[in-house]
Amino acid sequence: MARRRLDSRSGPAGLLADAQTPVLTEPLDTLFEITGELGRGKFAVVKKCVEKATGKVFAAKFMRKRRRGRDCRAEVIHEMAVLEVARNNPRVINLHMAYETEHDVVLLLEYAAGGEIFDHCVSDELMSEGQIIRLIRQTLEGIHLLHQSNVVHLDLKPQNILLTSLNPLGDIKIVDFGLARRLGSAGELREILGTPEYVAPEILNYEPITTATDLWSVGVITYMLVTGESPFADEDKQQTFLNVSQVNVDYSREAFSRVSELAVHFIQKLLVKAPEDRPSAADCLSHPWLWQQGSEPSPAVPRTPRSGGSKCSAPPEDLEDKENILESPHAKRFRFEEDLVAGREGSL
Ligand SMILES: Nc1ncnc2c1ncn2[C@@H]1O[C@H](COP(=O)(O)OP(=O)(O)OP(=O)(O)O)[C@@H](O)[C@H]1O
Repeated sequence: MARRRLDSRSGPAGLLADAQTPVLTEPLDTLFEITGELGRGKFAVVKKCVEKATGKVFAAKFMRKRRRGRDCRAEVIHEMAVLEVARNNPRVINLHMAYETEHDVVLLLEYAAGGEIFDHCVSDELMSEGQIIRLIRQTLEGIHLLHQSNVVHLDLKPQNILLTSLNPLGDIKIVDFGLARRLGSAGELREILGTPEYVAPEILNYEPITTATDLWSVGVITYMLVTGESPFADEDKQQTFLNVSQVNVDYSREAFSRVSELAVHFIQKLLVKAPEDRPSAADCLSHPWLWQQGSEPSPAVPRTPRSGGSKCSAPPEDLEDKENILESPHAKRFRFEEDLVAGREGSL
């Protein structure tokens, strides 16, 4: 079996240059049968495939090695390397192996059978608040672990949060690490651009990118799941960018009629122009909206058990989960309770 390791020595700031996953060069179709297309992006097609020997289903991401006439192997290697960094993160899709063909590198990924949470943002029947809470909590857990490894995703949107199953509604898996970057390795990051309606104000303003950029995206995703609307999308790109830079958001009662006041408060904390004023992922996990009675419990993410009190009114088993995830030395507790009192005195 032919194996090689992909590495590249150069690349823009924040790109990882060395992936450990062996890359097989024999034809993919000797071992796998391609059974259909799952999705496509600008430079990749994702296909469903079945391992002939085991019947196991995978998602094969075919990534072009040349894009716009340029050799882009460094970007492909980077995406593999980020998935390797996140290997123990249960909220990130798992990379099993890789193949190289004449034109593509093919990533054999864990298959997320439940599709994109985007489908639930545009459906006539939106998810219940309890279901949304569970999925946002899992998304934050995943982001928190990524941020602890100094990785920022930078392209979080409902199309990149998948579900392990649809019926019953499974757990989330974060995909598409093409724009992800490692912070602090090579100076400041500034100039990465994502999709207009999901882009954060600091990206539009060429200001430094930090972990807070991903938290903006969590605000957008939550808004979309709750209301079925994209908060900044408008008739054209210019108007969309203007809405983002002015943080022009509709918080009307009609838009939020089906959810609690706490949901609005949670989103308002995240859709804040100054990145330094946004709570971190760990802070967000303390927000009372995510622990209110009636929300669905998440299956536990493996963490070391720890006892201790908490400011939040969560069920005991969930409390333990949350306490452990807050162990990060960088976790700056956001005082949501005080803030909520102030919020209730004003109008949401
Ligand atoms: N592991 C997976 N299981 C099931 N479906 C998947 C999986 N990975 C990706 N998909 C589907 O394929 C789509 C495209 O995948 P992905 O976002 O990784 O490609 P991309 O080319 O990097 O996209 P973009 O150009 O938008 O950045 C996803 O939105 C999803 O619908």
